[in-house]
Amino acid sequence: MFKVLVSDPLSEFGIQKLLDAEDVQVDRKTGLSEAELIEIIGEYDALLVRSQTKVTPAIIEAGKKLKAIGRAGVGVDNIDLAAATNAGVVVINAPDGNTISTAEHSFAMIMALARRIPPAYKKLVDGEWDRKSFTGVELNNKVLGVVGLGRIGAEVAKRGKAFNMKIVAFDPFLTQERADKLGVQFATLEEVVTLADFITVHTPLTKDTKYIINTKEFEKMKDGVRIVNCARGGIINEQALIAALESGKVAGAALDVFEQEPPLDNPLLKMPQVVVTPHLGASTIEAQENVAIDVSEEILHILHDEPFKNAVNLPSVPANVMEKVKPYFDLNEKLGSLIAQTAVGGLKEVIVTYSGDLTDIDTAALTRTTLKGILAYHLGSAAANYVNAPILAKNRDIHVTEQKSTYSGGFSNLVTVTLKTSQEEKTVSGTLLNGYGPRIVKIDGYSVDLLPQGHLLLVHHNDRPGAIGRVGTVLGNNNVNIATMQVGRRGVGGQAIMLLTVDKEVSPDVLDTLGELGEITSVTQLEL
Ligand SMILES: NC(=O)c1ccc[n+]([C@@H]2O[C@H](COP(=O)([O-])OP(=O)(O)OC[C@H]3O[C@@H](n4cnc5c(N)ncnc54)[C@H](O)[C@@H]3O)[C@@H](O)[C@H]2O)c1
Ligand SMILES: O=C(O)CC[C@@H](O)C(=O)O
Repeated sequence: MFKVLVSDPLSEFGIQKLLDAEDVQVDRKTGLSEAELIEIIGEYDALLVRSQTKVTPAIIEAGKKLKAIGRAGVGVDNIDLAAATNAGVVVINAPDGNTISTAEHSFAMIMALARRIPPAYKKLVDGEWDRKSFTGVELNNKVLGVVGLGRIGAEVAKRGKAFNMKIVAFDPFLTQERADKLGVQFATLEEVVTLADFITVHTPLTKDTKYIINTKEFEKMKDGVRIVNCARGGIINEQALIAALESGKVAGAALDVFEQEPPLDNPLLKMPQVVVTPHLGASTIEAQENVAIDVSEEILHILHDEPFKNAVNLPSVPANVMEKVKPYFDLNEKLGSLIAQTAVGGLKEVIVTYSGDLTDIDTAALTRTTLKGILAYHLGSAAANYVNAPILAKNRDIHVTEQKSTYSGGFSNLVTVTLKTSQEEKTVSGTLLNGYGPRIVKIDGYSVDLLPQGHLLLVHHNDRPGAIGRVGTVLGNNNVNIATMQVGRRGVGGQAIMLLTVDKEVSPDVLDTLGELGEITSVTQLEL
């Protein structure tokens, strides 16, 4: 039974799939302190949050069983991604579900700002009929500057166009083609800030976007410009904004997000030309259902070891690439595990070579899986996984190289893994046989045809009469049944290997006995 903790209020309808899953127990405990979370997180396989729970390194460290953290929303700034990645915990978000709601909220803010609705409302409900103080401005023919033309920015731009606004947008990843498609002017940040009557920001908060709107940018703006932030506090420098509002350079600002949330003692809350909402962009019934559905489905996929998308701390693999590489995951992991089990010494370098059908495909996901196979053998599968394998390797100075080769040994595809350790260099190769699954085809230069599963014995010996029989006799005498056996040799009388598939694990005593037999040079038990 998997246990999932939901630590922020999420839509009940949205998490229904999790509640209905027979192998999942869902506990909803909201408003917990960090200490309370640390105390209980150890029993959970997954944690589901919105934005209130701050998922700190200490919580992640205490989450010994934690496989996934799901964020019902876009921004993952409340989750310590580095700590999650180091701990091998997948972080997923729900990037699409609240786009429309947040775009609509941003537009509501633009309109509230243009027509000064909040202060006019306040005065009227306080008993004053004041029609002079709240003259607004039209949106018609005005320039809307959009900083960050991603999902939400693009939807805001569309709404601006419906109001006959001219849209100028800055986004370093924007292409002229996409700008043309959206009917927006492809601009620099400088152009956006100098041309716009309204500026709305829709970027994530990163080291590049922190304070991207600052005193220097305010100075370049038109007098009477209006500013909107429904993305993240800190994209606009609040101190600079306050100064620009006080000087009259900025006529008004609409803020859904703040550098400090909740924004206690923030002078912006007291300024009549500022419209504020308490981080409500995604707070609609629809958005909350969407994000909770998306994140619940993903958590179920992760718990059930099924493919999932929207991982924030994993490189994304495009669907067409995933379709091609997916059948090889098992082969690559088994090759990694096999080579780790045969090699002696400290790990120094891993080289994964792809050929045949794999030459023209992006195989990075497969190399990561190979690394997982190697490291999980050494560190345990709880410590090393697909998420943290590259960082674990980097932290241990294990150099990883991926290469393509035209040599495929007659196979339609071939994966060769070379592992260099402080003591030796080992190489194994495998292929995916169409319709038959993965096969190991070469170990230490010996050609083999091995189904990589179950208990195996790899015996190195000298090619002398009786060596094979003696091994069979020892195993038989110890009630170990041999299911398959292959032999390979370098030349008559030279070095040779036996590869035996056995029906059960062989005890250390029996392994020692085998190792002491004449002509046997090494015996390695493998489990795949
Ligand atoms: N207020 C809310 O409740 C709420 C709800 C949802 C999302 N958000 C926030 O809105 C923001 C946008 O979300 P989204 O779903 O549109 O994300 P997105 O990833 O689709 O779009 C972000 C865009 O910002 C661009 N960008 C990145 N760095 C930039 C830079 N230096 N300058 C200009 N553009 C840059 C990216 O290229 C991308 O196109 C995020 O910060 C998200 O956390 C807030
Ligand atoms: O959970 C929320 O309401 C905030 C969501 C929003 O900030 C996001 O980044 O998705």
